[in-house]
Amino acid sequence: MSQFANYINGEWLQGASVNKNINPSDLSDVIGEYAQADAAQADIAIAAAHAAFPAWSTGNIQARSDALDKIGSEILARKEELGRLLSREEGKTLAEGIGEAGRAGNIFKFFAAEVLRIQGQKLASVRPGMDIEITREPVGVVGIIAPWNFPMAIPAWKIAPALAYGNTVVFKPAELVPGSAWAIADIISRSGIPAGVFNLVMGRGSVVGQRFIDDRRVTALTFTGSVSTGNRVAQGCIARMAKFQLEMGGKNPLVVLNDADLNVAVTAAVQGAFFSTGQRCTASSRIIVEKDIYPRFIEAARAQLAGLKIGHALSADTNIGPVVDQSQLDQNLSYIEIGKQEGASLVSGGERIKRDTDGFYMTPALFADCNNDMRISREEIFGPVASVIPADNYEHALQLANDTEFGLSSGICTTSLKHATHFKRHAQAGMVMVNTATAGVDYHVPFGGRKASSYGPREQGAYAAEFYTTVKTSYTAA
Ligand SMILES: NC(=O)C1=CN([C@@H]2O[C@H](COP(=O)(O)OP(=O)(O)OC[C@H]3O[C@@H](n4cnc5c(N)ncnc54)[C@H](OP(=O)(O)O)[C@@H]3O)[C@@H](O)[C@H]2O)C=CC1
Ligand SMILES: O=C(O)CCC(=O)C(=O)O
Repeated sequence: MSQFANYINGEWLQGASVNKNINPSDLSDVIGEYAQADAAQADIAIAAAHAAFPAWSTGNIQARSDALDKIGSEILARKEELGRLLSREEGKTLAEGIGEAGRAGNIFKFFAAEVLRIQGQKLASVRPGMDIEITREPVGVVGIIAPWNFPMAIPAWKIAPALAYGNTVVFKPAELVPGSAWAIADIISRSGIPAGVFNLVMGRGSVVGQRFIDDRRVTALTFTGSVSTGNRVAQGCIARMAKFQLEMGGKNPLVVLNDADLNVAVTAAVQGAFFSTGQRCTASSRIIVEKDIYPRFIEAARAQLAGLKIGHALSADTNIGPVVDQSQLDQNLSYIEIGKQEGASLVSGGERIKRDTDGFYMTPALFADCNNDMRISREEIFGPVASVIPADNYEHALQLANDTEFGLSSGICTTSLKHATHFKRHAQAGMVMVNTATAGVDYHVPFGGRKASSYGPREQGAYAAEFYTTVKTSYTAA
């Protein structure tokens, strides 16, 4: 059995215990045993990041840029192998896993270039003989708490900007996906980044994550995951006035108008709702369909779903892999029962199925005749389950789309420029999609939402500077 250690202060350290990493497509396949830090080891990592900060934050930006570029190049060169590991431990298909590994590589390369573009401003003063400079400085030690559903892209879009802007990092991946995190740490350990600047601290959220929340040396905390853990992070950070950023749930609407291209709409809905096994905060879990196209939409969606192959994530012909673990599967299946009890019509799927290997397989579930008040239309399920909600007209569809506590991504399928333009302006979401799925984003532009989906500055792209730097205004009297 391969054993994988934590990377702390430039050394590989065994943990207090180990965590078995199991393949959700085949429960007999143990990927490896990964170190689990206790609170004392988390403290050592925080101390190392704290000690490394002064030199790293004031160090040569060419060296910083070169290191990030080297990390990105290695990830890209090895994206097939890394994508395979990702799919093996998380369960998304091999094509999705390789795509995500490539995205992670590109993110490091993007921020390698951003290092050289850190900007300030020089302004005239209202007082004679005074100079004003506005500069950005790194925040300090950044604590990263990442989820399991994007095991490489999300850590990359937090680690790369943190390092690029001169911060040091303590990184806690989700327990379900330590393999991808370890592979990234291994690559970072060979990049020339000094000891202590980046630390991998695998371990339990309630132990390691909680240390990051509570320790005053962790000056900023970036989190992606559930709303309940996000609340805990927020309260802990507020209590000691630490900077924080949260990316949490979604209940993303995809509006389909009567004038939509049916094929475009059904493909956007099926891919957005069910690809990556629906385990995306951007998934199209509410499909709001105008009434004239409604019957044709349901039939075409049912036909497209019937053609999808559910199976082992690493099989070449699989369209949808397994659910990530038993508790997520139980949660999904319990929502199938809730939907039936609420009076929704199960058009397709929603069943636990068996395959050649023992994994967490279920068929993607499409509920029709839903309304927006049902629990299946309001609560984030985080699995391959979607509600179709009929709408009277565009205005009604927009009102339904915005009637949610979340506001991450929102989409519309239409051939009307007027409605597309109106929707882009009035959708209450951080990201709006026209004639494409609500999920699937570029790596160089802002990512994030409104309402209960997100808190704090946007992630990704040049906008990441808002979280990973702090602004200083300097006055110099002549
Ligand atoms: N919007 C999104 O991108 C995501 C949303 N979710 C939602 O969350 C639900 C549950 O998924 P889950 O993975 O358990 O999400 P969590 O919010 O529990 O986990 C996200 C991260 O937070 C860590 N964590 C857990 N408890 C604490 C704590 N007390 N203090 C600090 N960190 C903590 C986890 O560590 P550990 O893994 O060790 O528990 C993990 O690294 C899903 O069903 C889904 O609805 C989940 C993942 C992503
Ligand atoms: O849709 C995407 O490409 C990103 C989604 C995501 O980051 C998430 O589900 O957490």
